[in-house]
Amino acid sequence: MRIAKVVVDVPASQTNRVFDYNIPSKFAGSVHKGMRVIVPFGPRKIMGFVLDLTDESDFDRLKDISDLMDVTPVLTSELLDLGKWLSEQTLSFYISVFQAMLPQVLKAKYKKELHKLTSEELPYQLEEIFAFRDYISYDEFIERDGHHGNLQKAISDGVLEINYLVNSRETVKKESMITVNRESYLVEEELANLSKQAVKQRQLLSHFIKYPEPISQKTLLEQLKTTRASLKPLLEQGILKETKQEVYRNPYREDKYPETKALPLTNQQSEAIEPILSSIKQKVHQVFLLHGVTGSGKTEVYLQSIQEVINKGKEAIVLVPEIALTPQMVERFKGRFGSNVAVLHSALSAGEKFDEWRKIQRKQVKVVVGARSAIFAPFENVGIIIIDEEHETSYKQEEHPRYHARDVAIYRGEKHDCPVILGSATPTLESFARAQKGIYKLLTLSKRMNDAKMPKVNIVDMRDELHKGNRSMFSTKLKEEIELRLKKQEQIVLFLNRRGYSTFVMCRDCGHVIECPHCDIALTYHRKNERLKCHYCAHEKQMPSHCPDCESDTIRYFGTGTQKVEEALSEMIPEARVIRMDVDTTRRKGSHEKLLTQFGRHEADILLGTQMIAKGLDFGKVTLVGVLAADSLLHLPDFRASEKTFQLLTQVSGRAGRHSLPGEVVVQTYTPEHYSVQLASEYNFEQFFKQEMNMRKTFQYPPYYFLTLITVSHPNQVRVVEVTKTIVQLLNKHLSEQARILGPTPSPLTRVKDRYRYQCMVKYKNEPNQRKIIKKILSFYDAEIQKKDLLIQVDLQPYQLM
Ligand SMILES: Nc1ncnc2c1ncn2[C@@H]1O[C@H](COP(=O)(O)OP(=O)(O)OP(=O)(O)O)[C@@H](O)[C@H]1O
Ligand SMILES: [Zn+2]
Ligand SMILES: [Zn+2]
Repeated sequence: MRIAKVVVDVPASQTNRVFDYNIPSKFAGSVHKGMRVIVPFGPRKIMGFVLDLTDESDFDRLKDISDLMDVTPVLTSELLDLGKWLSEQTLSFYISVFQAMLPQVLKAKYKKELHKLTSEELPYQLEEIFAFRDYISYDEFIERDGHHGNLQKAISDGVLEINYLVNSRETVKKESMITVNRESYLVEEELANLSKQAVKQRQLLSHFIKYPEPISQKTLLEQLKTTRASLKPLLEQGILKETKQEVYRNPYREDKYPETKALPLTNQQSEAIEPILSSIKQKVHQVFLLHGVTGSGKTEVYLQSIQEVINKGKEAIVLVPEIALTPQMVERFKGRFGSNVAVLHSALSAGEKFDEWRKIQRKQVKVVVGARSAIFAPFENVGIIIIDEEHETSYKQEEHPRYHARDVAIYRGEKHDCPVILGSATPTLESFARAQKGIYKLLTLSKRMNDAKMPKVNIVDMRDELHKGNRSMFSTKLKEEIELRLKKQEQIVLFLNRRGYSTFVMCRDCGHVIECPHCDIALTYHRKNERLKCHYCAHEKQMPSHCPDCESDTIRYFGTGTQKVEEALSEMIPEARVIRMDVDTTRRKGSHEKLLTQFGRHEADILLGTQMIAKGLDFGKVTLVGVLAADSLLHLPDFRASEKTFQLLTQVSGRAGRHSLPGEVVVQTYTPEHYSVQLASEYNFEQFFKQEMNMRKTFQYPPYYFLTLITVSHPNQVRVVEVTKTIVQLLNKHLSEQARILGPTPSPLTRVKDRYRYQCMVKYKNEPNQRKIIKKILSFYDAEIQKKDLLIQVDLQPYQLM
């Protein structure tokens, strides 16, 4: 094959296709599908993916491929096909999709350099920056305030040119290895010749006489409690030799996880696993919805299904929501499958992620456990795909390409003729509706392990508390229950939705709320350094002492953040030992793990936290769960608000009474009559499903209707409204009569980072032409979009309606 079909790294409508490049003879036979190459494109050199090889081209005079970035393909041909499909599905550019499938470090970095083309001096202003060098980086030119006009003139005069370089950022970690470089009798001679004072060197040589095999320098120095200085003379004399060896950064060391064996399954578990195993054996694709209450042993069903897949010589992909990818979760997979497991977690460093990914690519592991993007694991013989907590919204990517991992899982499951398991105690309405229709096969685990009871849920009406004169954030009931658990030496989980939920600053005199000057949203108060921060654009400022509006000094922060709860807690029950887990206390790598280990060892009585403690935790001594403000999700401008509240309450309650001790839950709320609060407290998923489905039908939302959300943003408000109006008109004209087009309306977040945001929404049942129409609209605005002023976001499966 002489010609490569390449998708180039220019995300734009006109370049969203393959370009043909000639394979120069020096690369003949080395270019393969799925490899990254460097190609000339206009005046620059850029990265591209080889999609195909051919001998024919409709164009003559093709340019040559400049360089290869890979030795082996980074994308399998299945992933290339998946990418093409996904870019159609999500209306994303090919290049964005392929890049989303790869670890961050494989994204190319571009560098510009200015090269002198003359031996003469450059014009004064330029030579001042060049300082007689032949080339400088473009960044330096900008840093030194270089003038663009001068640059352009020099380029058109032919004395300068811009060169574009493509850099790879991937780094392979190398470790120093020390080896003996002499026959052993010679080493013994050297040892005999060494002076008595050279203690460390004597130890080093004795080590290698006893253990002649290569050893990592780090381990060697640690073992002998010495430093590089004592090693150096031996290296210089050539008695020892230093080599570099590629190693993986290994964030999850196998030896840390005790090995586990398959547990004898309960009757319910056996019934649930049977159809999965037969799908594996018969190699037929089927989607299973595993609806199992919290603590019913879903994970054991996953583990034993995976074992079957491994026995068949195949591979498994397991998706877990980011925040549930806790050390406990990793331990369960590593404990069962040891070094056969790769873990892909966003808390890993870019290098660690790259190494875990390479273990998958090199087929050195059989199982990957990871967050959303692990669905693109480059396995070629997939035998099962599992999505745990399938209701989690983090499976939907909220930037280009806007894909849902569930759709990708099902696509890959079909290609590999293997089962896909969606597991949850609170499945999404979409999935449960499909299971009822028989599109997915429903498997049910209705009982907890050892027949443990679901914890009793007490709903406390916080309005009553206020009337009784209790102004604190703890109801009398919750306070009593906490004290009781402390007395019995049991543990407590306290849950507060969202970090700094509504910790906004308000003037009590005039009601003025301090907002971000660039976004229409209240700033959040951070106590630690007395600062106000915007969570959308990172704008921050000092907490004012007086109201900027009325000068009153009664300006205060409102609402409850985890920090505030922690303070109130230590005032109320000073002897309680509290661990706080939120974004602030878990930012450092490994801190998440450390806090949970401490809690597991009962070094604290209370675990206080946000969303991140709602899932996956399995601690036997936890007998009380307190939900401080159940309403916080209920009032979001989102048609899924009730569903999310139901899910969250069920998940949090599920953390109590999981082993032998019985559990109890206290839910504090201002709307105790709301059906999602009521039904969650009864663990009545079926009734909730019925009721919520009725609502969705009445108000025409998924799963009865499909939604498309188009968000337009621009620094100029007039332009935003204009464009959104035009889009609505075009949609009205080209979509069918049945489609309902709502808008233009301002987005719930109307201004972010000084850009105005408007939206329109399409509700529809069947619009086969919709994608084509939207594509046309997008390419109509392409020029304006390329200038970066106008932004049009299309979400064909919106989860975030803000
Ligand atoms: N067959 C079994 N025999 C004995 N113990 C089991 C068995 N299956 C699971 N368990 C134990 O029961 C507990 C709960 O199981 P697991 O955590 O898998 O439930 P889950 O359904 O995944 O829960 P959640 O959805 O709340 O995370 C765990 O401690 C697990 O080790
Ligand atoms: Zn802001
Ligand atoms: Zn005021």
